[in-house]
Amino acid sequence: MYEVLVAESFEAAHRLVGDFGPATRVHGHTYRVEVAVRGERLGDDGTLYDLGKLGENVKGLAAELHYRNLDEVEGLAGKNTTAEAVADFVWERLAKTLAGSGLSSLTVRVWENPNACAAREDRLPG
Ligand SMILES: Nc1nc2c(c(=O)[nH]1)N=C([C@H](O)[C@H](O)COP(=O)(O)OP(=O)(O)OP(=O)(O)O)CN2
Ligand SMILES: [Zn+2]
Repeated sequence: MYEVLVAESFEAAHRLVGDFGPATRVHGHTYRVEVAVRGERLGDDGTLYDLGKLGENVKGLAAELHYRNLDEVEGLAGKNTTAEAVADFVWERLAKTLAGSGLSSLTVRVWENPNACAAREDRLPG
């Protein structure tokens, strides 16, 4: 099994609903998004997937979220904007881009700060 991984950061605001103490008030994070794809076979060019192409896709998603209130972003609005929800948002968007690439799985890990993250790891559709 091979893996390639890229990462990007963005700044965003949000508030949580529930038993989250001060985090129920609007506050911000410097989010770091790590994206890893995995697969069994390398292409003829010796790569699993072009790091540059994956990096551009992740950079584009980070730019969409940069300096936004996540609670107002289409696709997140109406949800509790946990790191898990942000990981889902990024996962679903990238899975569409990666469909048919031959990759077997995609992991999106979202760090809210250097010590805490949530991740979604799932197989990519055929
Ligand atoms: N499973 C999850 N738990 C929590 C999430 C989350 O996304 N998934 N998010 C939060 C809040 O966003 C919160 O801002 C982070 O809170 P916490 O880690 O407790 O506090 P910080 O490290 O940001 O700041 P402190 O100064 O250390 O309180 C909570 N839980
Ligand atoms: Zn928060």
